[in-house]
Amino acid sequence: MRADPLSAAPAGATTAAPAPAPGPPGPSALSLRGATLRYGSRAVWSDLDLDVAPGEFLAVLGANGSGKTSLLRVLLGQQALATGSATIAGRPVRRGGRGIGYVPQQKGLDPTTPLRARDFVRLGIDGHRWGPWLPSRSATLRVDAALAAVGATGYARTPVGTLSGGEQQRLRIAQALITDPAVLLCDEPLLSLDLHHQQSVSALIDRRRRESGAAVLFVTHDINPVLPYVDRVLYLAAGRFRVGPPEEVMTSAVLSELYGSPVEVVHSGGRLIVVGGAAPSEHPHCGAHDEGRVA
Ligand SMILES: Nc1ncnc2c1ncn2[C@@H]1O[C@H](COP(=O)(O)OP(=O)(O)OP(=O)(O)O)[C@@H](O)[C@H]1O
Repeated sequence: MRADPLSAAPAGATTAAPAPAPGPPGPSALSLRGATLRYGSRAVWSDLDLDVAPGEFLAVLGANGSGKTSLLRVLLGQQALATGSATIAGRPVRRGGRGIGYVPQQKGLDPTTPLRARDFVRLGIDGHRWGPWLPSRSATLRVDAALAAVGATGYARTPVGTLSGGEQQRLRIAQALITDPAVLLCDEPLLSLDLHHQQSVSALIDRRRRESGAAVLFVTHDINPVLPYVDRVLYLAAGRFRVGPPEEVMTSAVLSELYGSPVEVVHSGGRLIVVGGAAPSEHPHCGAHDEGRVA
């Protein structure tokens, strides 16, 4: 983000990860160095330095249009940086790189999609290969386990396009997790899920990152369902950013400074509610403040 006092503070927060979930200290699972993203002449964010450790859970928060999805696209090798570098496990990102699980922002699947739920999940194993799948007992078992983990066994043979948004979303999560990725990129993965499945999917992602050491980048407008699991927050606003533990970043003072306008972070019943804060310039399509947003 812009080189300003906010983007530099708290000291060391953008370069040194705090104690992550269990896992040996070592090289970062992913890194950004001096990263600037532009669309045309507009810098969405600039000079971002970020290291995410294996097993760390990083929540990515910010108003609409602040560049959260674009950050994931950079890490997927789908969007070039204007300056700086992005690496996964020490190697420059590239499109189609292995070792990354991705839960995209939800779009309904076409009702005529000719895939059963279990076929859709299996695409996570060999969807990148051309030609028919070879019969594989181990792949079948992995698909069964992935379906069970997200509570989707009951509709394993149902055509995906006929499933509800929440049922499809659970399949996307199963597909992303099936290869035990080293980095898991999730773009608002809890959208459309009921409370029970928000909790079970969040707990599943937390368990997997602890067991396998996967680094998790979790884009969300609502930090509350994952608050118990989050190690650090990357908060994007008005082209600037702040990185640190939730208790350091999610405060009225920090977010007011970041947005450049009054923001109140209310603690209510163990939840965080952010009131105000989205500058009109961040909402090119609606120009409204984001009152009552949970973050
Ligand atoms: N390919 C593109 N070309 C030009 N502008 C783009 C492109 N993709 C995204 N943008 C713009 O960049 C900004 C950041 O978009 P992005 O989707 O990353 O935001 P976001 O934080 O994920 O938003 P939301 O919370 O609404 O999902 C937006 O203003 C968007 O219109």
